[in-house]
Amino acid sequence: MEQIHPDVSKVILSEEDIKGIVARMGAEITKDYAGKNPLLIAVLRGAVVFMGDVMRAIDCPLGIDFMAVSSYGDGAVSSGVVRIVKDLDTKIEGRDVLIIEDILDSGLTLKYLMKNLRSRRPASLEIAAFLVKDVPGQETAVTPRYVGAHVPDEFIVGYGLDFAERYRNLPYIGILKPEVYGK
Ligand SMILES: O=P(O)(O)OC[C@H]1O[C@H](OP(=O)(O)OP(=O)(O)O)[C@H](O)[C@@H]1O
Ligand SMILES: Nc1nc2[nH]cnc2c(=O)[nH]1
Ligand SMILES: [Mg+2]
Repeated sequence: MEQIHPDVSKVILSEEDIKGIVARMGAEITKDYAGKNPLLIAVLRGAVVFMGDVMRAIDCPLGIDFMAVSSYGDGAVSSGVVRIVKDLDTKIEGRDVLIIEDILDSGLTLKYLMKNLRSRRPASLEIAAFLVKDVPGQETAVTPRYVGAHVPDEFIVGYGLDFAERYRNLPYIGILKPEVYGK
């Protein structure tokens, strides 16, 4: 039985749930990229845990690279400004690129990345988002090809997702108690 962190009000996805979701996504990606050699681009830092799992669930030749963009800093609200903190080491022109992201919330991060990466002329460009947050009244700016699960409009932590750099190492997906981030 998992020990729940005292700052977490509810576990939404257990380790077992996550394993099942990642296996399903890996199988979908494997099927779609058969005969290709996609480049998976993980968005640091939140997506590292999902990247580590999903790349091992994909059964075809692939490459990996990383980009760091940040819009949240240490807070729970997006600044609205996306910055590239670290760019790719790989040329993506002509490659089948799959962006690996932990969560789509306002969609600002992925909208920025799609535009930025598209301008480098990849052969294809898709998104695998482990989580998509359902925000009432908000239209999603981008549509991920692969989605792990939908989560409610709460602050989510664990499985790579932080608040002020904490909780990334929780093995499950949980809701952070609002009093912790000062809502
Ligand atoms: O859809 P959005 O509203 O743009 O939010 C999603 C992004 O926010 C988080 O990253 P953050 O910028 O906090 O950095 P991190 O990955 O290093 O935690 C998360 O990992 C996504 O990348
Ligand atoms: N940790 C975390 N980062 C986010 N970035 C955008 N939304 C979220 C969220 O719910 N949790
Ligand atoms: Mg991130």
